[in-house]
Amino acid sequence: MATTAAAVAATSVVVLDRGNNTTCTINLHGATVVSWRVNNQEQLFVSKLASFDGKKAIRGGIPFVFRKFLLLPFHMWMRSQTVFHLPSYLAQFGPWTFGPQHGFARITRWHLDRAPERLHNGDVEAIFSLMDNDFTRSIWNYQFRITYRLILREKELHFHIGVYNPSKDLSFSFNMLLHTYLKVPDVRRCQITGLQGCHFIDKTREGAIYQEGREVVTVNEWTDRIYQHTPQEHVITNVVSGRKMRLHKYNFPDTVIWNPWIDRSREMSDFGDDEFPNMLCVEAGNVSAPVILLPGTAFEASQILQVFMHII
Ligand SMILES: O=P(O)(O)OC[C@H]1O[C@@H](O)[C@H](O)[C@@H](O)[C@@H]1O
Repeated sequence: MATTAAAVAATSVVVLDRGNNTTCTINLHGATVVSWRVNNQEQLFVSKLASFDGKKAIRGGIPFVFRKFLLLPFHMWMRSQTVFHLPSYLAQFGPWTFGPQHGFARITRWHLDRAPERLHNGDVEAIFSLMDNDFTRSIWNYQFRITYRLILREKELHFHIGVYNPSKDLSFSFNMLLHTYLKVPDVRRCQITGLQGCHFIDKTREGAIYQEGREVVTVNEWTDRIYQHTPQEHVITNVVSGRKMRLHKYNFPDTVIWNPWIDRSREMSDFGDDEFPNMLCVEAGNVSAPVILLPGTAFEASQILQVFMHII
């Protein structure tokens, strides 16, 4: 790979190129994956109105959501608990500053630790990191280090995340989410497997909790659900070119399904009014409960996206 860390410092974009028109582009702003092409076919949705000003979060691709502890308003969080008790992390960590929606990681410039490098099997790897700095500490006053390793394979994209707490005495808690925007020809024709029997918090119904009865979930209206304790795998049908996408996850117990539909689309300045049929967010994460990291310990999670090359 020709890209060097010095060359990247001058730009904001890192490209992993596996050949055969299979590429992955990461914008250092938020380490946002802004494109994943398999045999020249784009798999991710990015809004035509997305902002690339280096300030706002990029609307689309795969933003990295970290530290949005209160994704759930408190009343929703309470309902999501089977037994109510004051969470120990509230008592232990005291007050915090409410930060930007969905946390600071997606609006901070990440560092490129390892420029794209071809592995012996032809796959291409790059490693990014984010450490606490003046900006992050102004929102959340903890030391941390996040490592984000991406591997581009022939028909797969692998994400490996490590979060480390270097402090000698302070624990911290966080939420994390890979906010994946899949590009789809018509969201109404997509089916999502792996959710049957799971409880979900319905953010379109003030956080009411329901249990999913359907074997496959379809999206035909404004949808904003946090499915809890989901299995490691989901298959999404009718993505680009009528193919299937497999999402495999490890240490991400929740799956968020989101589509803003018509009215909510109009409320977003960086999302076209007519774009909602062409995207579906299937987001693996730790959302309904925070991860608590003790001093000197690390947390790991991963995700694999895989395109099935046969049409259903
Ligand atoms: O506008 P944002 O911050 O990118 O969030 C988009 C959506 O992201 C989803 O993950 C949330 O469940 C939704 O509630 C939210 O509206």
